[in-house]
Amino acid sequence: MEFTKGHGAGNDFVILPDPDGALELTPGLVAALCDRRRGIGGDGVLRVVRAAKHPEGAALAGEAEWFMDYWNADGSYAEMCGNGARVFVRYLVAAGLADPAGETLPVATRAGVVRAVVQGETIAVEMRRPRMYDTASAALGGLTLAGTAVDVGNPHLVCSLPAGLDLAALDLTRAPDVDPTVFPAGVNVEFTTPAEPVDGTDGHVLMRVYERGSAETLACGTGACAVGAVVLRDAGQDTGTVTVDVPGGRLTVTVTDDSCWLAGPAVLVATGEIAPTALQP
Ligand SMILES: N[C@@H](CCC[C@H](N)C(=O)O)C(=O)O
Repeated sequence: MEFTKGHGAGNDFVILPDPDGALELTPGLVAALCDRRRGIGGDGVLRVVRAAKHPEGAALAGEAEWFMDYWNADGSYAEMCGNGARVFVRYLVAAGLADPAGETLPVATRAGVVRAVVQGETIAVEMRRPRMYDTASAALGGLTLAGTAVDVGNPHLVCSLPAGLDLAALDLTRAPDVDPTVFPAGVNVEFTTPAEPVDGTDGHVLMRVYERGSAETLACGTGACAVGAVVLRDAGQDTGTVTVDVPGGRLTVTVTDDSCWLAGPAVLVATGEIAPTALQP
């Protein structure tokens, strides 16, 4: 089985080319591939399949040639992955499966069609506008933090830390506790604090994230979009640009009247062959 390994700001993926949808991808195989000791290692898997050849992509096949079949490291799948979409497009272009010269490159996902623009080392992807729909809290390490529930195609809870709490000191080795009635399908939880030293722009924050299905990751693109929307709301703005620094690098989020752009690095680092029989469940 061929694979490519790539990442977007340290959010890393095992990419599986499967144009005709012939691969039997199971939760066990995904988890084994993402195992950092016994497999390739990754926060998730991106299967590259023609939209027409995938049951969930077929309805979008007229609008996009390729479907991003995204799976979390634990073998669950998610509706959307912002960094995954950017890395997916990097792969399509590198493999000669898509032309970056076009105005925007459509990609089908479980959350609908997103559109990407390749700008050298940066790939920007246009997703739906984040929708803030509730308030909730996250409990971890004896702390209870208030947050905003945000839908970016997948679910997020954005908790802005009260003054005096150190983002770096949060224990994200286990999942924060959240109210399952607010998040029946689980949730990605983002923690933010203003960037220091204050650099003169309001829209600049630091973020850490505990991802549903993948644990703490170095970056989460949809999470950055959720954070961007909350930062703008708190500044009394509907639209604008927010810089989100994550442990793996920098993401830029631009919220417009009807969409949200996520921009940042997208890198392919290796290509190889896996012997699936050698992967341990
Ligand atoms: N890292 C991703 C989000 C991946 C999906 C997430 N873990 C979920 O289950 O919703 C991103 O860059 O958006």
